[in-house]
Amino acid sequence: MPIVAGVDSSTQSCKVVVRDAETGALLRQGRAPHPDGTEVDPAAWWSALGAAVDAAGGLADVAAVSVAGQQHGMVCLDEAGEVVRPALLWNDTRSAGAAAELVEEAGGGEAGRRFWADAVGSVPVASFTATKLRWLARHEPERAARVAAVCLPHDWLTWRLAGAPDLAALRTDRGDASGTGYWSPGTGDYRLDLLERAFGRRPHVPAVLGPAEPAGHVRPDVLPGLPAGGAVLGPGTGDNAAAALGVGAGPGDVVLSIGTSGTVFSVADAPAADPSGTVAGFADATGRFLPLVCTLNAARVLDAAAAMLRVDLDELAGLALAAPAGADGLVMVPYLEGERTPDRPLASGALHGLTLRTSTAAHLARAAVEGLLCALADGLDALTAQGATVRRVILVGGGARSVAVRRIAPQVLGVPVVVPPPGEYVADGAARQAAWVALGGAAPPAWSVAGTEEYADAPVPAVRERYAAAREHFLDRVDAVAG
Ligand SMILES: Nc1ncnc2c1ncn2[C@@H]1O[C@H](COP(=O)(O)OP(=O)(O)O)[C@@H](O)[C@H]1O
Ligand SMILES: O=C(CO)[C@@H](O)[C@H](O)COP(=O)(O)O
Repeated sequence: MPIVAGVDSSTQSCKVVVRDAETGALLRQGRAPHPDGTEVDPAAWWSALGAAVDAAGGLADVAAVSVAGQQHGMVCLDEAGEVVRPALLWNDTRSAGAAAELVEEAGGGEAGRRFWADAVGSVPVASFTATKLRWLARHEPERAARVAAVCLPHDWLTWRLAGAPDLAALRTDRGDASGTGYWSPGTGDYRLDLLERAFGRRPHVPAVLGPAEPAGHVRPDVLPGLPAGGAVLGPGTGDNAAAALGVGAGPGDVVLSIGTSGTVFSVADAPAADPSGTVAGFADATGRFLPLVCTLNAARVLDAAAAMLRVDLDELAGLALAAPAGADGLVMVPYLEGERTPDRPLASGALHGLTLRTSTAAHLARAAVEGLLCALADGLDALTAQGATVRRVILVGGGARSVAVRRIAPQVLGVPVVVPPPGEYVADGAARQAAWVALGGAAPPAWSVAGTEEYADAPVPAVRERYAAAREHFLDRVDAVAG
């Protein structure tokens, strides 16, 4: 019975799970932290992967490995395969001006946005790789001149696991390619003309693999603990597409992930093209599509609130549940890292409705939880406006470990949420993809998620109504720069 491994190289950490390919049973797991910051030397991901593999007891017995990773990050390589500069991550907003330029150059306003939505499924925002390449070309021309290839975090880790053979060996998948801004989910082809439009020329890009197409073999000597025979490498994918695989999202399922990013997405049979730019029309990891809304501010809003109140995350949840729904009118607009949806990269957060009554730790904790959930509820509305049906909402990500998030979510979203047991669903999705590669077949193996709990409560529309008024009032960051 083959054993497989899945990797989640996400913003805050690297997680590795080892599972039985046929049943999906969890055998071992490990994790290691990533450095903070919105630009990171990919070498740090490589050492974290080594540490996470080690913590998972090594991968010597695995037949296949797939890597899922944070989407969009710009990894630039020179002719020799060396990294040209630290990767700019999905949550680095310095390319906001470049995003605006790309829309303007395509006709500006509604026409410019429609051009991009039709071409690649998404309207450029600072998160997307194409805008980061434009920023690089404008601001660091000497480094830009050295770029021979551009790839994404999961592509780079997969390539390193294969021994970093040469640039021609770089591989990606539909899911992650769809977040670059120069690959079309609709046609399944690169738009190298748009890559050139953004960057000024056409560096090498990874070949895009099908959902269960192997990306090569692990080279056993590149990290301690790898299989001596060289396991098969799966194509990997972006972390949200992997989460969809990990929870087994099907028709009518909306996944709501509260990690560093907040994401709301569903698996669809047809590509999305939202000219407002709210819904990104990504591809998934099974050959279908993944319309998705992403906020920059999710679990870290909880971290920040807990730090302000000098409590831990469990105490924060207790405080939030001690305050009434709506926090007596205290509203947190949680733009702590600027915001992507709505597109407000220079914004800072705000607290509205402070009174003597609401100036308590419990009110602040409640406002933090409600604020991040309101932003995601707006995303859920946008997704349904694009045609998604909502049979159930599946809540995952580190933030789903908060009992306050789980209990307040149905009040804010207006629908019950189902919460799988705490786990690493992105790494699980990658492992399920690896199992698909190892076992073959037309679909991934049918793994089940046991122990899902449902949280239901009466909707409290007043929370969203007050948030909708409050979110229009914020200041730009004092350190805001959009290049
Ligand atoms: N018990 C908890 N309550 C609330 N949040 C939690 C808890 N445990 C972890 N988290 C949150 O999980 C976040 C990390 O989530 P994760 O999904 O692993 O992020 P990413 O995939 O972006 O690296 C942290 O910012 C932390 O706030
Ligand atoms: O940019 C997006 C989605 O478009 C983010 O969802 C990143 O993929 C990072 O994910 P996490 O590390 O927060 O899981």
